Amino acid sequence: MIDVRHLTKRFGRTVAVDDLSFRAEPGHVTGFLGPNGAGKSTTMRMVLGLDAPTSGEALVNGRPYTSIRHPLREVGALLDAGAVDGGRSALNHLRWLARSNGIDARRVPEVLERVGLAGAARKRVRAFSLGMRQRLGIAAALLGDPAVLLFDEPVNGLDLDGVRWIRALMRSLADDGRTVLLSSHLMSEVSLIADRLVVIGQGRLIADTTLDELERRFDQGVDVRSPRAAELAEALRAAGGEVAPAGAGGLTVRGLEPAEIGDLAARHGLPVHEVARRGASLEDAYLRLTEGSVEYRASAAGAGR
Ligand SMILES: Nc1ncnc2c1ncn2[C@@H]1O[C@H](COP(=O)(O)OP(=O)(O)OP(=O)(O)O)[C@@H](O)[C@H]1O
Repeated sequence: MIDVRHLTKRFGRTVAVDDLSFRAEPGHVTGFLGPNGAGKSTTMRMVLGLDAPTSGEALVNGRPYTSIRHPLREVGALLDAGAVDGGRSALNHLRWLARSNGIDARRVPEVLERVGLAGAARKRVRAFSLGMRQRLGIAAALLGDPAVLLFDEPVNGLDLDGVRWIRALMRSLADDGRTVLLSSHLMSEVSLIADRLVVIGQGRLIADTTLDELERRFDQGVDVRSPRAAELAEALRAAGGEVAPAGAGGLTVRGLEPAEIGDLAARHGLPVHEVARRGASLEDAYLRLTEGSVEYRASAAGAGR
């Protein structure tokens, strides 16, 4: 469990994280979403004791990271995959990490196997591709078999195979009952893996929700077309739908699912030519949520105007 309580971080006049509270619970992948500069990395760094909060606290399993005796056994993190001494082999890097955290050295070959680096264990990290470095970073995160894992933009720079592999890994870690916090600035990425969402903008909490709930909140309704639209509208209203006319033969329906609408029309013997959910994607919902909290937004006022 990660418990962030009224967390605030100032860098001079910049408020990177602003009175932020949320929880990431075991058994879930919690997506931590926000535009560039929203404060995701700073929050994760505070959870990991790498930055000190200006005020508030970030707890891992009820304690601040800095008071955990063998942190790697409780929390694993992938922050910056580049931060490894390139002169070392993957094997030596992990052995050193294991030793300094009181972890059995037998875990090292196990995690190398799990991340697909067993064959490159003796290679110097300097010779690793970005994808291999990323895998090594994940091996380090898994080394202590921790119950809590943080991944900061883990798919950056990976090829499709690597991206799929990381997604499946995060899912399986959560399915094992672990707490997984995944940061990203892309809803498209997070929506594939996460079940819960924490959205921030300019350091502040914008939404703490589930994917389903977000979809419902930004529900744009269902487009329905029928040559007997007036009768259908009446039947839909009687079934609890909110119905608005939309051009000749068209209706926009809220509060009923497409399948319910189709079934209802069939029961009344009314022909239906179209039933389609309107395209409010999660991406649209995310854009609307974070409107006004982005540091830089491409401006329509281009050069020469
Ligand atoms: N060490 C620092 N010194 C000064 N300002 C900082 C520092 N670290 C972060 N910031 C500022 O704090 C704000 C939040 O940055 P942070 O890196 O946490 O955002 P982010 O959501 O992780 O964004 P990105 O996805 O671009 O990394 C930004 O305005 C950033 O410029």
